[in-house]
Amino acid sequence: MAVGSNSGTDTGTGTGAGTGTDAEGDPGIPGLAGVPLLGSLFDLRSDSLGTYLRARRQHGDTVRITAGPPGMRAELYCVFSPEGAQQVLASDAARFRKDNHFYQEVRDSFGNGLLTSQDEDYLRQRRLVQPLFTRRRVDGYADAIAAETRSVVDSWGGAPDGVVDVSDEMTHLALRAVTRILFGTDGDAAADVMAKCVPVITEYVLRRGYSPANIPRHWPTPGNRRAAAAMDKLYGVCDEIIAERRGGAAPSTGGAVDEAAAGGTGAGETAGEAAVEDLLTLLAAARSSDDGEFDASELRDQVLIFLLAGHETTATSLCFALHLLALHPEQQDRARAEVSRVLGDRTPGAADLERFPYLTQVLKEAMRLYPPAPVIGRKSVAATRIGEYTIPAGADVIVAPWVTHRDPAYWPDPDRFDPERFTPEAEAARPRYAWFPFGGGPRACIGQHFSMLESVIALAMMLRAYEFEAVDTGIPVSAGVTLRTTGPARCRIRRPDGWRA
Ligand code: HEM
Repeated sequence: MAVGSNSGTDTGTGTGAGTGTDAEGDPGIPGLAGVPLLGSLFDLRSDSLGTYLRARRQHGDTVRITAGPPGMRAELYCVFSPEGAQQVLASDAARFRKDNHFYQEVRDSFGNGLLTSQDEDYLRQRRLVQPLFTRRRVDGYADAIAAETRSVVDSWGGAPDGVVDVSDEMTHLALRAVTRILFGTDGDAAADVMAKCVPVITEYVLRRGYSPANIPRHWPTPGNRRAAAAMDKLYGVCDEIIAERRGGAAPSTGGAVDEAAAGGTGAGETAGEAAVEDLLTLLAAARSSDDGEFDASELRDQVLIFLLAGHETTATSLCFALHLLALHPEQQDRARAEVSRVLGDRTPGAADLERFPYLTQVLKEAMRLYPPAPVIGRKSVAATRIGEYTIPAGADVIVAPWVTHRDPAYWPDPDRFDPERFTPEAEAARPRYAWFPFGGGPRACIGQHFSMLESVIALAMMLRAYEFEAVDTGIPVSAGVTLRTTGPARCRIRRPDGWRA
């Protein structure tokens, strides 16, 4: 995640056009033409994703974009090839750190949790958290996900004119699912506060992340005060739940799992059928002799990061999967036929994930066209050769699923929705990083399996209950902290022929 950057200090007076001239950098790196003095500042502000696509089209796989007035100028090095993305995220990951301005803003608002931390802090956190995300452990959340999906689908019976905005609905569903997983049944009360506060804070992070200069957070401006109030509320509700949890019994997620079969390593394991513990209970109980345990404020940081990373991302992926199917009735019928064949009338569970190859292809294709993390930012700590160019030390660097996922060399007719691109044979024929919505390397998404489980279960249940026809044929998007829709994504829904409750 973490888009954009604004921490450059170039003092040049050029337009940013032509070739780069950074003394430490490679003079050959092509630069995107911008306007005199401000470079591409306005283009990035008004349409950063379009600007990156144009940069790739005009200049190829490595492009330098400048933005901002002299003295406050940011320089952004864009790396678009799959091989380059692999180097930045995986093989040379130690040279590309989360020290960029954007990640600092996320850290200042959402804390030093698994997404934002680095070095020893990060390694300790990952060792403590990783066992909570084993496949079997995550599979235990399937029942809770199905219950949340059912309540959303049931509410559609009263949709005015039979129209639902799947963008709003999926945001609601994903928030409910992640709060249920994090807090168990306590999440119900917290979800409203989250729904109100998280967007205010992400908006604030975004505005500061893109701005060439920011006033200090503690100055009492209206923007600072609004964000501080939202943070207070959000932190407050998390702290309350954490304090209650540490002082007493924990509610379950409402799901059930055979813990012995699940082979979990966390606290509170019992043999046989047992309620599934929520993530907060497991985080609070996570400990090892070397790493100790999380204290209350560290627990809050983890919880906030999971809320941020696990909410809008899955919502976006589900929203676009539904929207694209609503635009493509043939693929929708095929997906629904798979659901009927696999499920009949029963509720989907974790074991069904492998039984939905076509639904999985649909989700992957939706994430190709609309990657929830469209751009991933880093700061380089050493000059690094990528392809034919050298990225200088101290540079703001981005890799961009949004652009690489549309590279015609790997994706013929890239704007066409075609789940066939993700058959096992087609996937095997492409470089690993031609598609990387979950990032990669040591900082790859820890929630990938959880997200796929949630998406497949939810999509299966929604497709079985309703047919979707797109009312809005195009949905405008912009790069927020994650990809977000900037208009409605309405679908007309109706019960499929032969539907049974
Ligand atoms: C479609 C859904 C999702 C997408 C596309 C997605 C994407 C990503 C990406 C691209 C990264 C890497 C960021 C970077 O390298 O700077 C990441 C990291 C992370 N994601 Fe996700 N994510 C999704 C769902 C989730 C969910 C559901 C959770 C939690 C339940 C989650 C938790 C995290 C965490 C904690 C990290 C940091 C991991 C680390 O650095 O060790 N994500 N995600």
